[in-house]
Formats: sequence, structure tokens, C-alpha cells
Amino acid sequence: MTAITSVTGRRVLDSRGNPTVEVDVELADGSLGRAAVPSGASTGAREAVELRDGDPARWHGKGVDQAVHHVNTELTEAVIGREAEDQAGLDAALVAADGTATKARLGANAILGVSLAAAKAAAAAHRLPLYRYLGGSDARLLPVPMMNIVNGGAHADNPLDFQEFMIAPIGAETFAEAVRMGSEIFHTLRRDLLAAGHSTGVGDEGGFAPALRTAEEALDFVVAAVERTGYRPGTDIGLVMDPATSEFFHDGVYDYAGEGVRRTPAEHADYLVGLIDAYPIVSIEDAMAEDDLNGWRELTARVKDRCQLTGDDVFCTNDTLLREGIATGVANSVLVKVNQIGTLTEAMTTVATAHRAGYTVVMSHRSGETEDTTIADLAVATGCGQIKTGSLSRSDRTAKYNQLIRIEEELGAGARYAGAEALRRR
Ligand SMILES: O=C(O)[C@@H](CO)OP(=O)(O)O
Ligand SMILES: [Mg+2]
Repeated sequence: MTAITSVTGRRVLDSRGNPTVEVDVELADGSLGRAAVPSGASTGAREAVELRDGDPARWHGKGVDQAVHHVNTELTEAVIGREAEDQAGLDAALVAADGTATKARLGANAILGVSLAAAKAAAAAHRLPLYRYLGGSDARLLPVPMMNIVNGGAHADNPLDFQEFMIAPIGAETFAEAVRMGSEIFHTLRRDLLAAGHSTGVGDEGGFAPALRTAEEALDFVVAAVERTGYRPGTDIGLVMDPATSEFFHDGVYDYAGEGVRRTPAEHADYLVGLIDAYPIVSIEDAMAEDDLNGWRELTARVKDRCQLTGDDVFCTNDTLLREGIATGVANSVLVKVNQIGTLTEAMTTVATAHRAGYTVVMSHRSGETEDTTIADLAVATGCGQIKTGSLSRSDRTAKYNQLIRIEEELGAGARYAGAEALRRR
């Protein structure tokens, strides 16, 4: 009774106030699955192609509206009557209907909406929460959250070159405790920034966006906030950064415009290693740019297991790109964003490839999000042990934390919090 009987696409708003796709999938037994699709600002060049409206102040009807139209026509035709339980077959049908390598014709956002809504409908038909439907009885590992508390780069209007500064409560006993620790530090940081005369306005992911110039200034504020809240940096709280370097790597040089410094790949790598030496940094994402594979290989060989090096733009959740990276010694971890690849099946394949190779996996949101909490369930379903889902304010981010709190409660004594172990090579 899991045959798909109806598919409905609609246009809703995301956290930036931009249009995005939402899809409902209904099954023969009346079960309903609903999924809303996120969108990035600092996108990797090899991501699946979404249909978006270029200028948010002038929706031109060819972006999200077109994607919604494709959901309601060609994609509906491709999946109607199919069993929602056959996720792989269904996703293959969606990919075939599009017919391009990048999902550019019907839109990766249209395809992903149907893919995720179908999974959620199938879970509902089985009367199972999504994490258990997808992950089975083994799904009981709650991820370490990487909580965004300072924003820069493409996500804020301040001079900070690095996009994200995060805290990871590696020393917590439970997920709920991790959220408490993160929230306390977030509020301490707010007071500290105010006291120092800085703005406490926030960026796209809800982290503060003060007018700081260097990574050291931001890291110093973060370390001080951790300590003043009563936690030990490095033991209770690990620091995490996403410099999103593809955004400022031009003509073979890392151009730190906010700081006013240009660094060659070697100088940039030295600088990052210096930061790892000076601060309790446990993970850096996109430490090197997507086009600087040499830099990636050298940094990975140099850092080894001292710090998790997560590939976002360089892999784009793409199994082929990840396999190339694994074979050539690029990074030791992969960021997984379902909308970078466009179907649930493909995202899960990437997770499996990473885990087989000993790479860690971080389940991730996008800077443009919605109230959809699918990634919280995916983090538990895959047992990946890490999630990146923004700050401790803004409902689009807290929705994921709150969903994980509920999952932890539901698992009761069976729940395990991933802790520091999650960041170690498998
Ligand atoms: O770079 C990133 O990792 C993401 C999410 O934090 O940002 P965006 O969605 O803008 O690509
Ligand atoms: Mg990133």
C-alpha cells in the first residue's frame, strides 16, 4: 500500500525570504510526506543545478516556479504509481526523467523535493520515524552538533574572510546537554561582543556577524566565551571553522580581502596549520579551494589525523568526486548536503563510500534553510555522528536541534551521544 497516488509541488519561502520548492507526496493508504528544499550561497561549482530566481527582488517565474511546475508535471508522471519504499528505483526514475548529468533541466531542487517527500511518506506508511525507517534498529547515535556562532564571508556583510566559526560540544554526555552548552556559550558571546562595542546582528546562519577582520580575532572571542561560560576549550568544546576558501581563491592566490592580505597556497596552508597549533580546532571544512587540489593533497598529508579536514565544495556530495579525492589523498572527511547531489539515494551512496574509506561524514544544512528537519533524521539514520546546522537562534536552525532532542528522548536508554570519537578517522 505504498504506491504513490499524488505529488504536489508548491512555492514557499526560505530563511532568506527567497522562494523555494516544497513537495507533498501522498500514498495509497493516505500517508503523507512533505519536504522543503534548502539552498546555498557559497555553492560548489560542481553541485547539481537548482532552478532559482537570480534576483530575489524580481522573481522572474523561470526559477523556482519552473521547478514547481516540473514537480507537478514531468516528475509526477515519473513516480505516480511507484512504490515509495523503492527509494533507489524512484530516485533513478527521477534522474532519468531529467536526463542531464547535473539535473539542470528539471532542476535538482524539484527532484530532491520529490525524493525526500517520498521517503517521508514511506516512513509514515510504516508508522516509523524517518531516522528509524532509513537507519533501522541500529540508528541510535546522536550527532555532535557544529554550532555556528560567528558568521563571515558570503554569509555576512562584515570584513571577516572566513565564512563560519563554530563550536562542537565534544565533551557533552548527551545531545540535549550539547545544546545547553552551545546555547550558554552563544549568549555569553553575545554579551562579550556587546561589551566590546561590537554589533550583535547575525548572518545567514544566525551566528553573530561583528566587524572583525581576522580569524584570530574571531577565535579569541570564541575561546573567551567558552571559558567564561565555564567550559574547557579542547576538552568540552572543540572549535570548528568553515573558511569556505573557494570563495576567495582567485588566480592561484588566497585573497583575504577583509584582512587585506594575499597568501599563496603554501602561505595559506602555513597560516591554517598555525591556527591549528594555536587554538583547539578539531575540524576545518573547505580548508583549501575546490580548484586547488594540490593544496588539498599537501595540507591533508601534513595535518594527518591532527584535525578533521572536511571537503564541501571539493566533493559536492558527489560519489565520483569523493572517490577521486579518496584515491588521491584529498581531505579525510566529507560534508553531505542532500541538495548538492539532488536525490536521497545518491547522498546515501556518498555516505557509504566515505565510511568504507575511513572518511568521517558531517551531515549539513544550507545557508538558505526552511523549517524542514530531514537532515536531523538523516544524521541519526546514517550514524555519521556529526551535524552542521547553524546557530542557536533562528527557527530554521533550531528546528533541527529540537528534532534531535526529540529523537534522543524517543530512543531513551538506547540513545548514544557521538562525542569526540565521531571526529576520528573510522
Ligand atoms: O558552505 C557551507 O558549508 C554552507 C552551509 O554552512 O553554506 P552554503 O549553503 O551557502 O553553501
Ligand atoms: Mg562549506
